[in-house]
Amino acid sequence: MMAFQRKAILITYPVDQAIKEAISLADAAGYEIVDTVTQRQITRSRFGIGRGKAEEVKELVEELRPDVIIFDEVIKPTQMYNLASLCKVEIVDRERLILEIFERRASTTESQIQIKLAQLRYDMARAREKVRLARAGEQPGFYGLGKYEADIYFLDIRKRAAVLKKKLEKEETRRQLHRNQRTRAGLPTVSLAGYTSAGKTTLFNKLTGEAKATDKQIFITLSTFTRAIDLHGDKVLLNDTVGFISKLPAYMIDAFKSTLDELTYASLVLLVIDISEPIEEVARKYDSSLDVINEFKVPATKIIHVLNKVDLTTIEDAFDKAGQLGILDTKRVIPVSAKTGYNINQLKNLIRTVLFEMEKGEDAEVKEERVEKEEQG
Ligand SMILES: Nc1nc2c(ncn2[C@@H]2O[C@H](COP(=O)(O)OP(=O)(O)OP(=O)(O)O)[C@@H](O)[C@H]2O)c(=O)[nH]1
Ligand SMILES: [Mg+2]
Repeated sequence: MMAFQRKAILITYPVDQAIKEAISLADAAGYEIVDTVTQRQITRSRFGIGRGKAEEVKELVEELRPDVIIFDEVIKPTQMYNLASLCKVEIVDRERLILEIFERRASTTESQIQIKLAQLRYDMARAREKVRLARAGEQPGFYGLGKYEADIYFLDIRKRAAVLKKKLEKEETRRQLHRNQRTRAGLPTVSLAGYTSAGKTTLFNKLTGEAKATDKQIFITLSTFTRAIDLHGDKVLLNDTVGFISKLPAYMIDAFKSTLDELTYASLVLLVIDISEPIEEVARKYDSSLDVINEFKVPATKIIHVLNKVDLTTIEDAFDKAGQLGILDTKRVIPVSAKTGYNINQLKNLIRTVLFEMEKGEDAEVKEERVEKEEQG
């Protein structure tokens, strides 16, 4: 997939974390932020932001000619419509943005269907408002919808959702078979997981990029987000995932999980943590990451904690924070810098070691079982 970047002006809260996360989300959806406008509160005004701010945004649009305005919140369709009319440019709100990311990342038929369903739910929520406005005669022809057309539009969305749900059921059965085959193919799968902006893609590029430099043949692109890499002689499949995002609306959770489907058959999960952030942030993100991972029933023994961005802090600080998270007693913790390459080789070794121990563990289990059977028999 070629990175064709669209330009966007970002409207968000004047909080560093909010700005950082919004930029990272925009980036994942393929937008380059050309300017940021902050607003302390999303208001009930005509535009979702104050009149003055809206004028400011309008001027920026005229100057910078972005493709869209990203509104890092959920606003009412009328507000969206008003702001779009004022600035003469399309508005992408936070939910739409997240849906666009999922859409780009959906690699299986199932996740594609899940995402289409979520998109319909997004449209449905807005259709309700559109229909209400059309009925009340408040805004006849709003979004090009007359009174009767609105009913048809609404019905159409429901029909499409029903068709998709049927397709999804079929796909689930089919995939179950497929996954069994995939497990049998025998290559261990290592999945990167973690909060958005933790550095998964940077680490993915580092790990695959180095493999590429040493041997072109072993660098196989399976999809944009899965690659076979060589760990000093052992081949594994490495796959990047969509980052966990805070404030994910309930109706998107299925779509989100379907993009993380790889976690269910991962031999190993690299849980990437941005250890350079304040401990409260680190802890909050770590807890919500674990919640998600637990949903996929990944046992603790299959997790390597990658303390990333250690170049922005010290090794002592990284270990100190890991101690506070209560993960130091496992041996599967390693500070790295995906940016500078610090400890990347050690990480590869650790991946090999853990995979090897697991194999041995499984052999031991099989042996134990056999012994038990022999004793019984
Ligand atoms: N200083 C420093 N910055 C890093 C490191 N790793 C990643 N970054 C930066 O952190 C930001 C986010 O990195 P990504 O690799 O896109 O993060 P991600 O986890 O893939 O994020 P999502 O795809 O949104 O879930 C980028 O600006 C990176 O350059 C690191 O080791 N050190
Ligand atoms: Mg990424």
